[in-house]
Amino acid sequence: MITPYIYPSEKEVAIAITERLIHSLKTTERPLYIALSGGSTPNVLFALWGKEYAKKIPWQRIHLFWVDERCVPPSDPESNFGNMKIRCLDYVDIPIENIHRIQGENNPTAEAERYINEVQQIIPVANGIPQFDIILAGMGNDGHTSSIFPGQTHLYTKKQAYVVSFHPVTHQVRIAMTGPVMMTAKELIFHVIGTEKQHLIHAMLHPDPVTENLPAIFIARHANYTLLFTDKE
Ligand SMILES: O=C1O[C@H](COP(=O)(O)O)[C@@H](O)[C@H](O)[C@H]1O
Repeated sequence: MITPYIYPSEKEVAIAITERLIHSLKTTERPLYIALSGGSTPNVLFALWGKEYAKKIPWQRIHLFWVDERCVPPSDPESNFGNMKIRCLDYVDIPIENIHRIQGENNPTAEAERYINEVQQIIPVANGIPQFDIILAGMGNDGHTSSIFPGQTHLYTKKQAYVVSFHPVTHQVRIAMTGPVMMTAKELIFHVIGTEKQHLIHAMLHPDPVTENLPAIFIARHANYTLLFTDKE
């Protein structure tokens, strides 16, 4: 089952996700392990964290990881890490050792291996799979999530926690968290905004044979605990 949380505006969606995160931090004294997505949707959220919530979030108790990365350096406008950094990390007091980025500038195969090891050393496991406290996931206009694109169904069940993947149209090389890790998270929060994605948001809540195998919809519906934060019904 997917629990939807619907708000009137993009900013209110971002505030609601942030308040939920702060509430989760209050329920425990240990650090929270959070994996972030990229693309354009979370930019409002990251800017909120870097401005209004810079001092309200206990950053020293958060370890940040990434769901996926484009294989470019952090200075590239395509970099998921770089986009988060310029909106948030440059303004908040987070220990450097709590930032676990995918190094998109490195050799993709070697970097996927290195990142798997980093994740395995820090993230607790459940049934042999790394279990993040919160994964913030996005959904592209084509129904992709992480960098798992339509048709890449083998990544729904791939044993490796991260793989090298490719954008099917641009052929951009990516590093992507695979389906089992996404589905094992304690909370898999889909953050999806906008009129263009309205039919996919509807499909996530009411799947049909045409959409049920799209990556975001399949993973959302087969995950341990999925929440959908959106501005559309
Ligand atoms: O390429 C990516 O796309 C998805 C969705 O991005 P958006 O621009 O439609 O918000 C994102 O979740 C993923 O992290 C990113 O690499």
